[in-house]
Amino acid sequence: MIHCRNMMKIYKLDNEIEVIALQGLDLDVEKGELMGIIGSSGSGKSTLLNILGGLDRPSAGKLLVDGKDLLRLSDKELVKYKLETVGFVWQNNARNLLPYLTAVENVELPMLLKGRHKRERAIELLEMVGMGHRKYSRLNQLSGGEQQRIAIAIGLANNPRLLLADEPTGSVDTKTADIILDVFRTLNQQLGVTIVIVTHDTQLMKKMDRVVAIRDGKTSSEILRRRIYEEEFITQLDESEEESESHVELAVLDSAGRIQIPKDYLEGIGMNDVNKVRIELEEGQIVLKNPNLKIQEE
Ligand SMILES: Nc1ncnc2c1ncn2[C@@H]1O[C@H](COP(=O)(O)OP(=O)(O)OP(=O)(O)O)[C@@H](O)[C@H]1O
Repeated sequence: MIHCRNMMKIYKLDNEIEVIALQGLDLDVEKGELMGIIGSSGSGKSTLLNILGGLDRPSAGKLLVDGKDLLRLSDKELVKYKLETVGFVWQNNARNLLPYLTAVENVELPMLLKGRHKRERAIELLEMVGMGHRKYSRLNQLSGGEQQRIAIAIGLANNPRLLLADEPTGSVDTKTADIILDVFRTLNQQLGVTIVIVTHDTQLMKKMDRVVAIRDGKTSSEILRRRIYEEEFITQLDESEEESESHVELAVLDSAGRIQIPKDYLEGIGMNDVNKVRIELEEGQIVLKNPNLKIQEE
């Protein structure tokens, strides 16, 4: 569904200063997958989501979504893409919902933009997200979690093939976050829609099969549920200690052979201020060492 290679996004500020928000990002998402994207603040998550949603254009690289080349779409094609291929769920409900309309009218609105108006389908979607009983409620009569579920129904109004959600559990408690994740799971299974969820929430992350971590505008690692990892790779994890872990983290190796080493690993071997490492092949393993270590040993 998504095939992204070496994608760059550079913002130009008024004073001619450039901000590199994405620098050579690689990402693959299969059709029908439900996956997460995590990363600290400023790592480029929203930039990526905006580009996937057709709200912004990449500066360079390759990006195919549902077979469409997002670097080459004309403005007209991009409008069609936004209406038909993707749906969006924002963290901020003011961006998802119109408070003076009822739940069902809110779901009908994107349908009207596409020139179709199907009350039955809108009600069906509200039922799918567990909000059928509140279809005629105005939004100020609903809780944050309920509004978020309606936002999901709105995102699905035009039957998109890809649903993008930016911090959908950002402003709700853990219990409500679980309910919302369950809604995404059900829709993923029932409709087969591909779902990409951006989150800060590490608890939410543990409930997904695959999560991609972004650091400094680049894909840094992939966190796979242990079962998926064992299905995908022949390697057996050998340490019983690791058995207790539900997920396995793999560093992403890009086409130029680059990987990002987690900061805490470097700090753990005293390499806070070092910008070079010794790299050695030892008994079939690639080992990175503190370059100062040898000197200390000698
Ligand atoms: N429209 C813009 N103009 C200029 N710089 C931008 C713009 N949007 C984002 N940036 C910059 O790009 C970088 C990535 O921002 P982005 O919003 O994608 O990060 P994020 O991971 O979503 O952060 P957060 O979790 O805080 O929302 C940041 O340095 C940000 O300041």
